[in-house]
Amino acid sequence: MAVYRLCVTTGSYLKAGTLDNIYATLVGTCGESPKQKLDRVGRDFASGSVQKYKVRCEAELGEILLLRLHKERFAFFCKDPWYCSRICVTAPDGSAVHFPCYQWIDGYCTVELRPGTARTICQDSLPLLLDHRKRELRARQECYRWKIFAPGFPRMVDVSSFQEMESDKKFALTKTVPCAEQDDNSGNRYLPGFPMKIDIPSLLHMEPNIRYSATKTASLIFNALPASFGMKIRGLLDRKGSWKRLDDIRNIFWCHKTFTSEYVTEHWCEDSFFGYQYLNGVNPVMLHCLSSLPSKLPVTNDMVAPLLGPGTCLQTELERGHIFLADYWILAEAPVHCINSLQQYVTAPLCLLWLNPQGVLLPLAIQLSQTPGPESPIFLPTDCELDWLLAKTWVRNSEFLVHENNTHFLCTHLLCEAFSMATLRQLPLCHPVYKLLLPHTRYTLQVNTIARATLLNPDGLVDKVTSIGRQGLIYLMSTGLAHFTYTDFCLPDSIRARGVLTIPNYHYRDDGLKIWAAIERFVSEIVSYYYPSDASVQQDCELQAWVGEIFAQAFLGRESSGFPSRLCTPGELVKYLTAIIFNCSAQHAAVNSGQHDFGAWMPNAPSSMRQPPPQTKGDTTMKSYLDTLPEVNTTCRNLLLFWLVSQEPKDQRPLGTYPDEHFTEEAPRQSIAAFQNCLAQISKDIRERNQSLALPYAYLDPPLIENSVSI
Ligand SMILES: CCCCC/C=C\C/C=C\C=C\[C@H](C/C=C\CCCC(=O)O)OO
Ligand SMILES: [Fe+2]
Repeated sequence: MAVYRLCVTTGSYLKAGTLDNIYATLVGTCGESPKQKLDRVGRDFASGSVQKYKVRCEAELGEILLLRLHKERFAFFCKDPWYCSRICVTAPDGSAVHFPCYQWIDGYCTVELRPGTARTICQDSLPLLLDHRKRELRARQECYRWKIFAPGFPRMVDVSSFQEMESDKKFALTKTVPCAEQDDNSGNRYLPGFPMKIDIPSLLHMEPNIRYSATKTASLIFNALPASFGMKIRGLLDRKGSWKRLDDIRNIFWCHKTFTSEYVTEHWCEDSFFGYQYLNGVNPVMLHCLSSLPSKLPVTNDMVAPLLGPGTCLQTELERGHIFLADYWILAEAPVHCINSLQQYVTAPLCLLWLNPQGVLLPLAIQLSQTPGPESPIFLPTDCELDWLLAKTWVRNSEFLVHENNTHFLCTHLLCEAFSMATLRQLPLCHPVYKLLLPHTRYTLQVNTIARATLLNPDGLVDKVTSIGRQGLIYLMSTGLAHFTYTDFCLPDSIRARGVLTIPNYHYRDDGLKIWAAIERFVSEIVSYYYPSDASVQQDCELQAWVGEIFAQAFLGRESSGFPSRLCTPGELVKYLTAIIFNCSAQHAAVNSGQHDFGAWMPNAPSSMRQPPPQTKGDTTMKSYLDTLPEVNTTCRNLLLFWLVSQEPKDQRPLGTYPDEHFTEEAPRQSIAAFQNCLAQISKDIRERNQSLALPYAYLDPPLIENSVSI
């Protein structure tokens, strides 16, 4: 008689426990155990419990290859989902084998787990294990299906398949890839108290393993309620018309002011702060160093001489690499729409900036269109104050549109959704890259589904608060994706390509490069442990299917993107994984966490403009300025979103924290520990640096960076 001891850990999530009957079968190289019920006196599988069971066999089973968990009905009770964290099996000789699970087991089914030792397909030879990999991936590909949201978008998760799964319908194995535009929008409707439509059905059926936990859901709701209730009872969500006075905007939030939001409110008019935001604001990716002026921006030295001062000239500053450009060309063809039945406006400005001898970045000239000429004057700091302020505000509106739609939602949320989908569909739980990336995909499919149900849906919040609306967003993101390259995606390459490697006070760059290097070192250790040669990378067909699916579904198979369609060396794999982890974590934190800080003072981030851009100088008044800014209800609806998405709801997992122990071998666990130490040192350096700053930059402080895109 051989006795195997099982130590079963149930997750601590709300309702993680189950009343269902759980049986186990051990499969070894020398046979398999009878299916045995895991049952002991008292409650089994309670939330947060760690319980021991025995599985008896006639003889020892040899090397344990699989652990089958059978979940079956208990008496007359309904099915009861179970979150199984992990199981440790101790053989009669005392040797222990860890089986990581970390997933919800819904309904009545059998789940097969492999030992935690990471294995690429090249390292498996037993037909039993090769077949297990295939069956696991087939089930994942039936569960997580691609769907087209709109032409030219990265593909997304098809949540309707979860509804089918829930209704236990037989899958249509040859499912066409439906387009959201063809979807029935009958579920998209107004709910009492909400200022926009919500696509309810898409929120009702989320697969348990990608769904927000109860804690996170509750936290998101409780983050929203006080702010929205406060605005609602003051009528701010429904009041149309212009703000009467700029100062009234200070009083939108009663108790949601932050040090930074107050700093922005005080300094937003200053040219130095306008320039600062290109380095350390929520959209720190726009600047390009110029060696010569583009013909579409005919700025002359006479125009800018007063600012440059006597000791230099525009040509000299260009030659010194002190002239930079923010070009909003992508907005030139953006469609506009109506808000509160009023036509809105958009423009595609060019903003020229100068790095002065004191290392301060200052706006030098603003042209409010891509076509120079008498109808598009070049605005200068020497113009009258309100003209110059209005020109800067138009640029801030363009910043809002490009940042929210492309830098933030497209380049982090949607791309990270595609990485998550390909990881779930192409890599089995035992694959080292699955173990490495899974923590960086946590809740991404969920948060994007919420965004598509409340923001990007017809008459959703984007239609209610932005000048380009949903159709404009679709245009902007599809155009943005067509021009987004692997160089843009990899921070060190992007910094170099934009010529901003030496700009002083560029904390986003400095902190970002440190974090990139820390991730790269961590990933290098993991990759070198599992991929000793070029051949090991090239022959891993699951890995190649993974990178190929990302290339096809996220980047639409475009060679011009420069993204890899296959990987040939461990070095290429390290760079690709580093970039993915960096963008899922640090890059999202950098472009997400400051939305309230920099947007609470609405003139600094107007979501829409109600008058056409000025074509002459000298006509701007405070009234015309206020009549250009968004109306009261538009302002407050957008600020509500900013407040809500600027703070990670509870159930957080900061960069580098991996409580789910998918890696069970010593080497990767040591690499994780080293990564955590490195991040701790970076955090220490950032906090030390921030002590000397008038406005601290903390968005890339590792404890404040979430592992994944989850808000
Ligand atoms: C005012 C009620 C809002 C309800 C939304 C609830 C949660 C938001 C869920 C996801 C939000 C994700 C955001 C999306 C960012 C930009 C989308 C485009 C917005 C725009 O163009 O204005 O990222 O954190
Ligand atoms: Fe976000």
